[in-house]
Order: sequence, then C-alpha cells, then structure tokens
Amino acid sequence: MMEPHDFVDDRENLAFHPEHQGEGDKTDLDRFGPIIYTRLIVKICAPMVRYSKLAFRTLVRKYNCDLCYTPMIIAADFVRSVKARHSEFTTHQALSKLLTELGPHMVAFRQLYISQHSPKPMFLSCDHPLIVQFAAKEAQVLADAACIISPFADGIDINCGCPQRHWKPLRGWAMAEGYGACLINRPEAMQEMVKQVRNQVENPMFSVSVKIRIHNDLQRTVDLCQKAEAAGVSWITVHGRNVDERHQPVHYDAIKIIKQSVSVPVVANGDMKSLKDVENVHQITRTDGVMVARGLLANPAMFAGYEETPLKCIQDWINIALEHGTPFTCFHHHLMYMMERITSKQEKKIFNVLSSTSAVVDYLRENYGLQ
Ligand SMILES: Cc1cc2nc3c(=O)[nH]c(=O)nc-3n(C[C@H](O)[C@H](O)[C@H](O)COP(=O)(O)O)c2cc1C
Repeated sequence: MMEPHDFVDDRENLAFHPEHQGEGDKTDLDRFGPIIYTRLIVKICAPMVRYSKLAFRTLVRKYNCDLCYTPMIIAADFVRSVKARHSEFTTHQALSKLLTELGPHMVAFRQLYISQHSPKPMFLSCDHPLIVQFAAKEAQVLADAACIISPFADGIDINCGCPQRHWKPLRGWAMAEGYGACLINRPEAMQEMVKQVRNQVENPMFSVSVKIRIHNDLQRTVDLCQKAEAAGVSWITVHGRNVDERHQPVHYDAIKIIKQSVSVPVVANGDMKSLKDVENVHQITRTDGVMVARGLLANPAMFAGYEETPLKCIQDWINIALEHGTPFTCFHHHLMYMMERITSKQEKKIFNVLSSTSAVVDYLRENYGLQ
C-alpha cells in the first residue's frame, strides 16, 4: 500500500539528506548520477480519458512507472449505474466482476470482501498501486464513489484541473458546471469533498489527492493548496498552467513555490517527454513526484530511460493488449502514438489507416519482426 510518507522516506535517504546540502555548486544530479537520481522521484502515469486503462497501466508499470491513475470517471454515474461502473473501471478481471455486482448492499459486501482478503487484497498482485480519478461536484456523491472503489484501489484523486472546454465531448457544457477546474475557485467545496471521503472510507491508508491547475494570481493557488492540506489531502498534483493555457510553457517556478508552501507531497505535471526532462523539472521544482501524460503515450518506456519507444515495448503492448482483449481502436491509437517518432511519413500513411487488429499484427510482423 502506498503511503504519502513513502515519498518523504526517499528524500531523507538520499538527495535531501542534510549531509548533502551545501556541497559547493554540485547539483543532486552531479552527486548521484541520473539513474540513482531519478529513482528518488515518484514517477506517475497521469489520468488520461480513453488511454490510462488497465492494459496501458500494465505496460507502463513494466517500465519503471511507480504509480498509475485511471482515466477520470464521473462519480455520479459511477454511483448510479452498474453499467457505468463496469465500462468505466477495469482492474484485475475477477475484481471487476465483483465490482459490477456491488449493489445496494455494498457496505456489507465491502466489509465481507475486506475481511476475506485481508491482509493482502488480490489487486495488490497486479494493478497496484492505483489511484482512481473522479470528477464530482457533490461531496456525498464523491464519498459514495470512494467507498465503492476503496477495496479495489489505493486511493482516489479529485479532478480539479480539467478546463471546461475539455468536458464537452463527455457531458456537454451544461453538465460541466461545477466540475473540474471550477473547483480551484471553490476551495471550500474541495475541502468538503476531501473531508467527506476521509470520514467515510474506513481504510485510513486510503489516499485522497487532488489534481489542480494554477491561477493567474499564484497566491490564490497557494491558499487553495494550504486549504487542501488542512482538509487532509494526501498529496497535490499541479499541472503548471492556468485554465486558459494550452501550449504555453509550463510555470515550473509556480510549482516550486507551491511545493515550498505546503508540507504534503507535491507532484509536478506538464511537458515532460524524457527522463532528462524529469530530472530538469525536479531540479527546478524539488517536488516529490512527477506525473506524465503525453510523454508516456509517445513512449511508455520513458521512465526506464529510453529516448524513444523500444521495439521490445511495442511487442509488450501487443502481448498485453491482446491478452486483455483491448478494443481495436484503443489498441491502434496507442500504437500510433508509440510509433509516431520511429515511423516515416510514408509508413504512417499505411499504418494509420489499418482497420483491424489482425491487419495491424500482420503489418508489425512483416515490417518489424514483431510477433
Ligand atoms: C488524452 C488525454 C486525456 C486526459 N485525460 C485527463 C483526465 O482524465 N483527467 C485529468 O485530470 N487530466 C487529463 N488529462 C490531462 C493530463 O493528465 C495532464 O495534466 C496534461 O496532459 C499535461 O501533462 P503532459 O504534458 O504530461 O501531457 C488528459 C490529457 C490527455 C493528453
């Protein structure tokens, strides 16, 4: 089970040990070298709608990813509908089935489940550690969702960073009100959510984190983070852009200030495409972890130090995806991302229009010797 202080232990053992402070101009990178250095940083696969599903999580975990998030799930749908639970959340197969069956007697069931599998729940052996990200606007609904999911995951994260325009394909504009990045302007609502989950999930080790964007006025973000900490949040992930920024440079300096303003662990997010980027961002921000989305889509092996997706990783994706029965579109999209940097324009023209799993597998066998 991952605990918030797991982040801190590493710091004490190595880079942040007082003995290592003040050694002239040496950076931690100079002192420990890149491989040891990046072992100190918790490396996280970001929540990604449509992409950070079980099969992809299994892949990145093979390549030094320490912690994975599910795609964002709308808490109200999850609580209301068995169908939504089944389609939105997949973890180890047997557990998914149990989750589907959770009905009105879920509390009793959950207790039974925990007592039967104590001390080591089944999910520990496969899709772990796992954070389930929810979008919610009512604290009680979020707490209900957290109670349902708690036997199957290590914690929940509250999406407080999704700009409104990103909701359109999901639920339409009207539904967007009150969700996502709105919460950075409603610190009390966010606090209430954190507290309700803390009060209602029985497992004290279950984490409750938030993922935010920054404000134009950074002091407001600092206040928000301090309020989140006071409410009992386990850690805070900061995408260093404001809600209107898309491709502008990430404000790593802002993340650094936030890190200095709270005691809970902080995770930096935004524009890291290689392990070198991870190191550089860490040198600037000194956060406890880094979270990566698009960099991992392009190269799921990036946390293991690969500059571009190795063929071995593509082979692993084929094996894992086929084993999980990944739908064709998802299987193919991931391959298009992974092979973007290693295929020519001409190859893309052929590969990107393939229309079945067998056609893709045949293509990769004939052109790359993959099985
Ligand atoms: C395809 C895709 C799906 C995303 N889905 C989510 C999501 O479900 N929840 C969330 O908080 N952020 C989501 N994001 C935002 C990322 O988690 C991340 O904050 C953002 O992409 C910046 O990180 P990056 O530069 O490493 O990509 C998504 C991003 C992408 C590219």
